[in-house]
Amino acid sequence: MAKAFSAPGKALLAGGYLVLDPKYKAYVVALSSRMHAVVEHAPSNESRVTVESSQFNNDRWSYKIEKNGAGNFIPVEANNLQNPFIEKTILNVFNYSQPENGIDIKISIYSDAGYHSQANSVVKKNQYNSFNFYKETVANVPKTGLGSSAGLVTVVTSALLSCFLQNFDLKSTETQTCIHNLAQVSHCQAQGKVGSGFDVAAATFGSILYQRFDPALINDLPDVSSSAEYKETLNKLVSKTSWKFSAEKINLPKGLKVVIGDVNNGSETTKLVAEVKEWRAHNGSRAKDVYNCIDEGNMRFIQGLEQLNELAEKDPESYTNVIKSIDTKRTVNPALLNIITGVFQARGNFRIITQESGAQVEPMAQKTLLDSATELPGVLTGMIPGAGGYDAIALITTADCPIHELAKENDFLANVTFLDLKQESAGLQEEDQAHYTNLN
Ligand SMILES: Nc1ncnc2c1ncn2[C@@H]1O[C@H](COP(=O)(O)OP(=O)(O)O)[C@@H](O)[C@H]1O
Ligand SMILES: C[C@@](O)(CCOP(=O)(O)OP(=O)(O)O)CC(=O)O
Repeated sequence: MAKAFSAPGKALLAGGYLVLDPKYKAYVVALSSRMHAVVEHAPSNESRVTVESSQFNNDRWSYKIEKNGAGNFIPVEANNLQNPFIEKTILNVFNYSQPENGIDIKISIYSDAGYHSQANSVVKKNQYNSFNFYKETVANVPKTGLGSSAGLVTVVTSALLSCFLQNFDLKSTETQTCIHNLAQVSHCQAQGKVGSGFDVAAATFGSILYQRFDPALINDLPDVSSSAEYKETLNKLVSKTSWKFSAEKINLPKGLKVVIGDVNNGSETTKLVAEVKEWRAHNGSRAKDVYNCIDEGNMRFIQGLEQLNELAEKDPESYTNVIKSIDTKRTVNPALLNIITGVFQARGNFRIITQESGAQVEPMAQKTLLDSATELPGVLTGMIPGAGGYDAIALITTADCPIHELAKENDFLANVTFLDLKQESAGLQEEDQAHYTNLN
């Protein structure tokens, strides 16, 4: 019987760069663009995993699972096609599960529209889902930055584990932790670096306040190509080690929404991160002060959001008026002021980093764009999400702020494409496998 899973995309609204250090918290919203995997399996003489992503010119990767000299499971693609995210996910789930018998697994991937530019695509849909189909392989379609690879690794990890684990139960903390830990390992190996992991955490747990795990957990794994210890160490790491990360559930306050505006697809996160790290390493105490000022701003922003959530609960009538006051641009509500001034403080300090490090985290063009956008009625605040750069802006607006209309009326928004997304609290979830058939 086939099973299906989906996981959300993300935007990091507060905590970019700081989240690489376990001492700082990040505010991560999960978004309604989801990655999906439908899986079925059957016994077989030898083990194979075929992954199909039909939306992208019928992309298909077919792996035979072999054992190497060290006794570890290694997926080998039949036509030498590369998809490191899929390959590392298969490698780790097999070495974790260590199946004794052969198994033939077939996975179909579907991704919602928000992850990629929709140019040059056609929509195919059924009663439940609607997906964009392209004439290009996935790596050639421009991305919007919602974390397609993290979503992919998380749903494929779930799909594969569901074939092996007797007590697989997405609702149990044990299963969720197992999926999260394995997905972090695979995602880092595929990227060739240990990032903060906020994207995989959001794909698994949904909207969260996130503090990272110690990167040594993953860096210290032995080499799968030569070490007979790999399987054992991976098992201990995934199921018997406390990762000491934190992923506390959060929700944007009622009556507010997050709006992601795609500006450009040019900035390279890896390069920006390297430049900021270099600046931090050479500017000891100054960098510490700047980071702490950003953190102070972030914490005020988060506190403001919490205060709004509390007011919504305690006094819904006053709350409605507070949300309405966003339209006037003259609010004096302390929660709203915490949000506005907190973001302002973080942004100002990111511009210091931009100036001193040369990393274009909040470049002048983005500053001007955000300054103008946050003046619009119904817009509470705005920031450069994630690593920043020229890629995108994020705005927090009232739920009924007509952002598409405002974009038509204001020339400074001419180059911004607002994505049709909303904040979502749910992380990884099981879906009905029948919802992916008869797309046309
Ligand atoms: N729908 C999909 N089907 C198959 N592979 C995908 C899909 N979406 C993303 N990927 C994989 O993830 C890669 C993009 O990952 P990455 O560069 O980290 O971008 P992102 O920031 O969106 O995660 C693609 O080149 C491909 O290997
Ligand atoms: C700088 C960072 O803290 C945030 C980067 O966030 P993005 O959302 O820009 O990430 P990508 O999906 O990899 O492009 C690095 C990190 O946390 O790993």
